[in-house]
Amino acid sequence: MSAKEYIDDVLKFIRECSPGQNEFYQAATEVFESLTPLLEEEEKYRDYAILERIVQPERTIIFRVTWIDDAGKIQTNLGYRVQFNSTLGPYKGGLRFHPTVNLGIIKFLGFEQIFKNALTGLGIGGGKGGSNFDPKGKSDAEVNRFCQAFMNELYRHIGTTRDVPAGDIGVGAREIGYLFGQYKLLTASFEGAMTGKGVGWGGSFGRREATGYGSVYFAEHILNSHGDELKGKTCCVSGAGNVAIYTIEKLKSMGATPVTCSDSRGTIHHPKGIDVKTLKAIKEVSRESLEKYAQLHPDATYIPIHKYPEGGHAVWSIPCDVAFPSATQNELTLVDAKNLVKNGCKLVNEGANMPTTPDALEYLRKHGVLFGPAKAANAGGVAVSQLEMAQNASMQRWSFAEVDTKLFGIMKSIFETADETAREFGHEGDLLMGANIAGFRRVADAMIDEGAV
Ligand SMILES: NC(=O)C1=CN([C@@H]2O[C@H](COP(=O)(O)OP(=O)(O)OC[C@H]3O[C@@H](n4cnc5c(N)ncnc54)[C@H](OP(=O)(O)O)[C@@H]3O)[C@@H](O)[C@H]2O)C=CC1
Ligand SMILES: O=C(O)CCC(=O)C(=O)O
Repeated sequence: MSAKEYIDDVLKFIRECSPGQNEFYQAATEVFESLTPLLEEEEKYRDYAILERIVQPERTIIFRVTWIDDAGKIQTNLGYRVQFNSTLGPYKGGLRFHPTVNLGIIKFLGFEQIFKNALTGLGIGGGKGGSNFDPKGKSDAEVNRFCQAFMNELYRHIGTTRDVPAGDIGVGAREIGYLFGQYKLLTASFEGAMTGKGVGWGGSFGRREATGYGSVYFAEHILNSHGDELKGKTCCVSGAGNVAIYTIEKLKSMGATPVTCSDSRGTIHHPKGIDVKTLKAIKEVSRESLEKYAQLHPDATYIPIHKYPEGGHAVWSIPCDVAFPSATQNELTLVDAKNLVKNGCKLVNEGANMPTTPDALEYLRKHGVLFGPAKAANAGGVAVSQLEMAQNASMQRWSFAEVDTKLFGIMKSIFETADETAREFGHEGDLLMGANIAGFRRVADAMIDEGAV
């Protein structure tokens, strides 16, 4: 059986046994197809049934979360934790609270996390969790009660050497605080079983900034390898949450001009550069719509979602040198890729998980646009989460500068690993293939060492 036949067989099996899990299938297809050159060279991964095993989570926990809203009404949501792969260390990955969360979404995120975590070179396995709970529009008290109810089940499945959740969409500093508080109460112990904690109570300096800063460092490494740099570049960033805000902040400090941000209702275009202070005040503090930004900055334009180009996103119709999709999956479509190419975009660097659709990716590739794949470009967040675990375990506290220097080094090493691996397999410059093969190879070789489990 050829490598391609082996891959097709396993993909067919995934389609059959995970119906309706489109995002999971998309993620698995992208990873497996790029493994073709490795599987052609190495029979052992077939002999040890690595693909068949790696697509199945080691454990999937689905639970009911019942809580009471401010009106005294009982509400029910679904909670998930997919403990995908613990070959390299305790399961590690965020929790997403968003109404679109379902098993397929959590499985796609958990699957990506396995290879992302492997690429960091650190000892962390892959997992992901979340709920279809929507924190938007809820009072702090409601979010608190929901988080407590969620943790009432989750606490028995996590722990410092077992599974260490963190944040993702809809789970920021507030939610981590409420979740950790309940974990502490239920276990009667103060331990680093979650990351992204506040810096005053066990969190690491730099974790809040890590995904955005890391994404910018990764983009800089790509450009440097082509004799270029971010300084002086016009950048478009989508999203207005944790990843987007700290991408914008770091871009500005490196001399680039980030001219956009977006939320689920609209896009801001500010040609002189997004004002980070205003953005943080609107999104991190008062949790309002970006429309407010344009009220405070009359030289910025607000484009509401109903005015977006057909089948596309307003952010990607604005001319830029570098694009940083940093909101959610499949947010950059073929229409957007065409707009980016038309406007001379040189690099798309993925801050979000799987933000580029397969046809958009194909189009960018055909037109010579450089590409920073998510599992490499946004690995800075989970990497600093592991640094938080290390500090907790050793009861140490590192300075912001120390963590940031480590983050910069980790992003450089991820870039070099992906770049060298792509070259090793004759696909120079294909960082997607390089990242997928390098991440997979580390996990797969360890799976062989650990036997048939
Ligand atoms: N946080 C982290 O450390 C890491 C996050 N990621 C990935 O980065 C991405 C962003 O996460 P994060 O910044 O943490 O999440 P946040 O919840 O902090 O922010 C998400 C932002 O994206 C916007 N958004 C979400 N869904 C959509 C949509 N369908 N259309 C348009 N805008 C949307 C939200 O808008 P609104 O404000 O209206 O809700 C919000 O501004 C996700 O893909 C996540 O998986 C990857 C690695 C680590
Ligand atoms: O910091 C973490 O553990 C999780 C980060 C995350 O969810 C991600 O990398 O997508």
